Amino acid sequence: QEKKTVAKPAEMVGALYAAFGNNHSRAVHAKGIILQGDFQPTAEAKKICMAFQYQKQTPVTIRFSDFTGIPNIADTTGLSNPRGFAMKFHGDGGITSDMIMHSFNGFPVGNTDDFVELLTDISKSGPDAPHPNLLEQFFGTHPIAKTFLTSQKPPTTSYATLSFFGVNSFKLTNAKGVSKYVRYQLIPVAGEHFLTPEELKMSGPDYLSAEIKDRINKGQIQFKLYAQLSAGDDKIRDPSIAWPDTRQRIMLGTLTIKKLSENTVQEDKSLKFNPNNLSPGVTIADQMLDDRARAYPISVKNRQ
Ligand code: HEM
Repeated sequence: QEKKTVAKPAEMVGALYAAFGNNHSRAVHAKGIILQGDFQPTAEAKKICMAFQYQKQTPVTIRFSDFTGIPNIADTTGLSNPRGFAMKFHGDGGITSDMIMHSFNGFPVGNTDDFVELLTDISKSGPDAPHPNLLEQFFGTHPIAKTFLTSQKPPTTSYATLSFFGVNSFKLTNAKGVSKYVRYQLIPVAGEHFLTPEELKMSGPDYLSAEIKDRINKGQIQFKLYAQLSAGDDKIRDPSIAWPDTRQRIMLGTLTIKKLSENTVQEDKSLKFNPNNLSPGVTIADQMLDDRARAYPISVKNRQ
C-alpha cells in the first residue's frame, strides 16, 4: 500500500523558496527561454494513445530552463543542472496539454516528502553549518540523492543538444481502451554534446540563451519524443529509479522548434505548465505527479 504524502502543497513551494530564495519567479527552473514550433506524431503514437496531440500535427509552445529558483543563475555553474524542458500542445478549440521534463533520467528521491526534507536540509546546510551538516546526513541515508547531485552531466553546448526525461510515470490509453505505463524521453536529433573544460571557461553566464537564439535564426531544431514502456517489476511510482535502457521505446513523434517566442515579462509570467494539464488518453500514474499538480499553481500565483 502506497504511503500518502504528508507535506502540504504550500510547504513544497515553501521548501523550494527556502532552498533557492523567493525571487518572485518560478520557485524552481526560474531562468528560461520560450520558443514556438509544432509536434508531428507517428502512426505508432496513435495506436497507444488517443490524446489529441497523437492524432495530427499540433502547434506547441516550449520553454527550456536552468535548475533552481535563482532567476539570474549562471548557465555555467553546476547548480544550473538539471536543465528543464516544458511543452504545451495547443489543440483545437483552445484545449492544451502539458509535458514537463528535466535533463536527468531519475530524481534524487522517490517521494514528495523526501524531496521536501532534502530541500529543507539544503537550506540549513550553508557554509557555516558544522559537519556533518544536514545535507551530508541526508546523503548518508539517501545514496540515490547523493548520486543525483554529484553525477550531473557537464554543461551542455546547447539546449538543443541535450536529452530530457519525464521521470514520473503516466498511463497512456488508446481508442480501444488498452492502457500502458510509460515514461517520456526527448532525444535531440543533433545528438548530445557537452562543453569541454576549455569551452566552459570561454562561456558567459547566459551562453545557453544566446546560443539557442543564434541556432534558431539559422534553422529549425528537432527532437524525437519517445514513450519508454514499463515491463517486469519496474517501479511505476518511484521516480528515483530509472527503468532499464533495454526497455522497449515507442517513438511518439517529432518536435520541430521553429522560432523564438516574444519572451516578454508578461509572456513568461502568464505561461504556466502543470503535470495534470492533460488530454483524455493520458493520466497520472504516480503520487508525486498529484503532489506536483497542487504545488505548481501556488508558485504561479505568487509570481504574478
Ligand atoms: C515533488 C516534486 C516536485 C515539486 C514540488 C515541484 C515543484 C515545482 C514548482 C513549484 C514549479 C514552478 C511552477 C511555476 O511557477 O510555473 C516547478 C517548475 C518546474 N518543474 Fe517541478 N517540481 C517537482 C518535480 C519535478 C520533476 C520530477 C521534474 C522533471 C521531470 C520537474 C521539472 C520542472 C520544470 C522543467 C519546471 C519549469 C516549468 C516551466 O518552464 O515553466 N519538477 N516545479
